[in-house]
Amino acid sequence: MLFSGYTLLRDPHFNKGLAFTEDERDAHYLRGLLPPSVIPQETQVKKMIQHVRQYQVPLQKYMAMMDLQERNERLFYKLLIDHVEELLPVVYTPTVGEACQKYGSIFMHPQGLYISLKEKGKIREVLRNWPEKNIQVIVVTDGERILGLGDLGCQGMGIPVGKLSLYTALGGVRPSACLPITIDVGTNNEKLLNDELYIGLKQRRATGQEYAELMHEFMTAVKQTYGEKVLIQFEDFANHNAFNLLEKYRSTHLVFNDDIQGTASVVLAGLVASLKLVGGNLADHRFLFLGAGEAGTGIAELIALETSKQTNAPLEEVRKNIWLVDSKGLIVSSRKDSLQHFKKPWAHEHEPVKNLLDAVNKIKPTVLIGTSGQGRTFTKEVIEAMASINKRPIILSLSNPTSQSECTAEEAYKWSQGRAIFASGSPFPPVEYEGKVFVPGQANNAYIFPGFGLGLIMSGTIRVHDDLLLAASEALAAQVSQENFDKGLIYPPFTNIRKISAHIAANVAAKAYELGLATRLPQPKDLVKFAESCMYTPAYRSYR
Ligand SMILES: NC(=O)C1=CN([C@@H]2O[C@H](COP(=O)(O)OP(=O)(O)OC[C@H]3O[C@@H](n4cnc5c(N)ncnc54)[C@H](OP(=O)(O)O)[C@@H]3O)[C@@H](O)[C@H]2O)C=CC1
Ligand SMILES: CC(=O)C(=O)O
Ligand SMILES: [Mg+2]
Repeated sequence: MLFSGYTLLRDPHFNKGLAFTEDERDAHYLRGLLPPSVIPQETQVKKMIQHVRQYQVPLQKYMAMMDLQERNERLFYKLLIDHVEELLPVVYTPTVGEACQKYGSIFMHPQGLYISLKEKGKIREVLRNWPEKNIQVIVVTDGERILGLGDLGCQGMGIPVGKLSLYTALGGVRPSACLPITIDVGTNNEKLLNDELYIGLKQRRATGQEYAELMHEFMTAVKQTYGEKVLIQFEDFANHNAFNLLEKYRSTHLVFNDDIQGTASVVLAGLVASLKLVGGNLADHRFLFLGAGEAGTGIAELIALETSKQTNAPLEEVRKNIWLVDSKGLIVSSRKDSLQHFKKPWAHEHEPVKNLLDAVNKIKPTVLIGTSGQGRTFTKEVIEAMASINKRPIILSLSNPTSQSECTAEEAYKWSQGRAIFASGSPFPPVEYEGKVFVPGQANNAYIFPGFGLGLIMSGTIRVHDDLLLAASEALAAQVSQENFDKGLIYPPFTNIRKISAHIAANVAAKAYELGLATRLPQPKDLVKFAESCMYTPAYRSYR
């Protein structure tokens, strides 16, 4: 421990507040700096959850949590872990979205590392300014597509900060090993450019070579500073950069894109689990997406990959069961020449179809997935059409935050007369319909990335392979219990997330060893136990 006395009380990594014992107060010059009562961490947790609950406004709850994180990190994580279902919507979606929108006006303490165009040529120095040296995970954004809220520029920092707090709370990665980064190349958001409280560069976004050079300097500096095994998670980049960055760095760095790959893994798990409720194999189902960007095409590709493995049919063949609609209508072969490269594999033979309702009626999907970032696009007519085609339509409204969800849980159940199997990206409360209570699941990549990252880190894996995403997905699907299915859930509740993450980590690591990508040798015998033993716990340590 570096500090004592007054400075110790103001260091969030070591501060315990009133939990400092009598001996610690003597040994570390704390006498008189605290009131005389000694209060254990459990009691502090009880007090803090009451404190957070007293706020009615979600953003105030968020600010109370951020304030705690800045004051007493271990108490923050203990609180978050013990009340994960209640606090996830506060530190993560939907509230984190509003926090990013208002980041300039609620900004108190800087969190994470800001790398802007001003730091071009000096990124290694900037990384050296960060107080921690042993970094294992970086979540990086350039803020151009924050949830479904669009370009929030530098204020996107709330996302890497939130994602990394989940790496610790849900996946057990030490907080000191986590580094949130925002790359600021400007913003095209006029409102922010005209806001005197905007915290970022007041210029329009750099593109092309200027953008690529800054990102390349960043990627190189990260590897030089933290080594080959630092995990870089790309988050909430706009799709015109996201696919290129992933393609460019996947063979030289340990990277994955959460929106493309993490989301794919979590959705595949939910679909595999839902087969227990609807029957058949993946190959027996037909999938329709609203939204053909990162999430949509990422999920589509992983479904195709898994189906192809299960059936031995070529990828091109199984892709034909998967259809996507973008802002111009159904993706069909006549549009091929004008499509972005990530949409081309999905341009199947079909007459043009302009809107979603017509696409549902023509394609007759068994599964409808919303990845459009556009709220209320699964209309009554669309859900009714799904319900008329299927006994149990599977409907996933993945767009975040809640305002952008393609439909609400209530709408999905009501318009399908209680027959829909529904999950959403942001949480919805249980719904009562005709005397029955329906519990909607949360299809969010938060189930995957913490355990996935832990699995990579604990095995010293050096590259991400698609089979690792399949391994994560398989482990998650296996954690859905009969009790969950009985409630109509296709994901286990977040309450058990640390156990779930340990299983995901173990399955990912096992696959990495099998593929020869893991460098931590010898391979631990029991990978689940090993994952659990690697996990950070937020209980206070005693200071001598
Ligand atoms: N639940 C989860 O875990 C996750 C959820 N998401 C959510 O998914 C959403 C999309 O993210 P992402 O895929 O990265 O975004 P992209 O920008 O890459 O893709 C959005 C897609 O939606 C299409 N679209 C936009 N408006 C409409 C419309 N009115 N009708 C039909 N299609 C439309 C776009 O069409 P076009 O190509 O023609 O412009 C594009 O294909 C976001 O809200 C995000 O929060 C993302 C990742 C994880
Ligand atoms: C959940 C997530 O990653 C997103 O909405 O972008
Ligand atoms: Mg995201």
